[in-house]
Amino acid sequence: MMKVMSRIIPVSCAIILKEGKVLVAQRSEKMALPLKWEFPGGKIESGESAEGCLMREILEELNITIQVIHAFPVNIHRFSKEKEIELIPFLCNYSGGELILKEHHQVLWLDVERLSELDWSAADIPIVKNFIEWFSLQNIHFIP
Ligand SMILES: Nc1nc2c([nH]c(=O)n2[C@H]2C[C@H](O)[C@@H](COP(=O)(O)OP(=O)(O)OP(=O)(O)O)O2)c(=O)[nH]1
Repeated sequence: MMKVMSRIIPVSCAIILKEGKVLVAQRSEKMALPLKWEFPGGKIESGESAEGCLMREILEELNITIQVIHAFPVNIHRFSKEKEIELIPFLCNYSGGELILKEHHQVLWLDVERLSELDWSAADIPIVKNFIEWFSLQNIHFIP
């Protein structure tokens, strides 16, 4: 029997920080995974770096510029037999521009403590968990 092979789709996503809050985005009804929450970003095009893709997508989707700080561990998630993505998260700083929604249903600047309240895309769940852990370690040296 023929085995149907699906190609893993690489997707970059941005965890954008501004004044201690994180930008989270809700996918529109018309997108795949309607109304699920995600970190904004998109599919990496051929010849493009993960970081280059991210800066392009964030400008296209949200009209803002970002500074990519560093990469977090990727998560490979299989949604179905045909669809598997490699989600590559980057910590980013908001750098400039007025936020204008081009694709998403809504966006929020959320406190890190509230990230787990959202209905995330399944592919994001380990990424959200990693980020919360990383964030909680950032201030550890300031504890008396
Ligand atoms: N951008 C982004 N996509 C995510 C996340 N989590 C997750 O499962 N995805 C999925 C949703 C989509 O199936 C895929 C990304 O596709 P997309 O539709 O957002 O990206 P795109 O604009 O480049 O795609 P296209 O519609 O132009 O083909 O990855 C996430 O946190 N951010």
